[in-house]
Amino acid sequence: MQAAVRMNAALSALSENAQPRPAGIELVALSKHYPSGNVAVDAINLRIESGSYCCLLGPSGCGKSTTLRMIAGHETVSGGDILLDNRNITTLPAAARGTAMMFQSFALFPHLSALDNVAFSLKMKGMSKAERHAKAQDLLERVSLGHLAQRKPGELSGGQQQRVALARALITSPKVLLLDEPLSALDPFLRVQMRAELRRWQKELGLTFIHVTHSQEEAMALADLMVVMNHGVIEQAGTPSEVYNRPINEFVARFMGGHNVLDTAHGKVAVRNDHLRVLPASQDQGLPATVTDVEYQGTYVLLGLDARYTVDGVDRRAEVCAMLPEADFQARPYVPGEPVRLNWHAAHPL
Ligand SMILES: Nc1ncnc2c1ncn2[C@@H]1O[C@H](COP(=O)(O)OP(=O)(O)OP(=O)(O)O)[C@@H](O)[C@H]1O
Repeated sequence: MQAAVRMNAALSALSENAQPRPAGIELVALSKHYPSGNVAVDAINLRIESGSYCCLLGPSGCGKSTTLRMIAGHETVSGGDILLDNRNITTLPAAARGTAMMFQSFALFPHLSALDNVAFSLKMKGMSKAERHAKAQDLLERVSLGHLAQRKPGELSGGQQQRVALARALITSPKVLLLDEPLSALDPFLRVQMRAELRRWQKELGLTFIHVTHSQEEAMALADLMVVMNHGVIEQAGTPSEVYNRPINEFVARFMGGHNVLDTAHGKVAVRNDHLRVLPASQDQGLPATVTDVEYQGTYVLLGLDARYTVDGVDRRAEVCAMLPEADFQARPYVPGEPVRLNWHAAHPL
């Protein structure tokens, strides 16, 4: 508790004193083609508000890391522009952009102390030892790690290493912090804890964060702006609730999870798992289906179902999933093999 209070005070001090105003980022027809002919990013347009938390999300190979690396200046651009606060940074060297990168597994030097890790980029810039150590110590104090400055990364917990990585990224006073899968090296429990810290840091510092992840859950928990990518293009960008509740197409509905895509006489619709109603087969309304799987999840029970039905005389089949509150399931349990009917009280057209 005391550490949290210290951290809050430190972060306020950090945002007031050390950090420049956050910057908005704009990508204009940004593309990356590799010589092999591979199009990693295909003319994407995106506006990220100053001081917001943006998550780039998508399946493996969709182009999210390439996009982040182009913003960082670690990858050349094949076409289009990157603007930071309306300044074109497309061809600037990485160090001159006003961005800093925090990597997957933190990429800390194992043989250097936390202090020297944080001070490293200032050493590269030729700053004297006394001056860079003073700055690094100050930043470590501000993330509540001043007392561990002499420890090597191997002597720190995963969460402490993440704070060292944050301090190291912040020492160049960036306007935009770029995070490449920053939580993937942590175990699931710590990941959730550190996710909350990242969000708190971002709000306290008021910086623009752009965070690459392939976890829908992580993006939903963190993002002000969630950007779903696929095959080098942006499928949808919006707040987590916009994207979750109004997926723009079948890809987004399926990728976000928690939805069933069904063919109806009026076209394809997405129905949330918790909006699907399971009725006894004796009901003669709804889609006929068979229970294939019953999974107890604590507060709810997940039913796997095989629905077979006809639309305009054409046979259809869909494997769907229904989420039942535990009490409803206890009141009327279902078993695998049981025939049922399916109905829904809300559907989103695709
Ligand atoms: N140096 C390269 N040369 C050729 N193709 C590349 C190169 N680097 C990446 N690619 C290709 O570009 C596409 C996008 O890659 P990218 O790393 O941006 O995807 P990603 O969405 O971050 O995936 P992951 O989640 O697996 O990291 C992929 O098809 C990848 O194979």
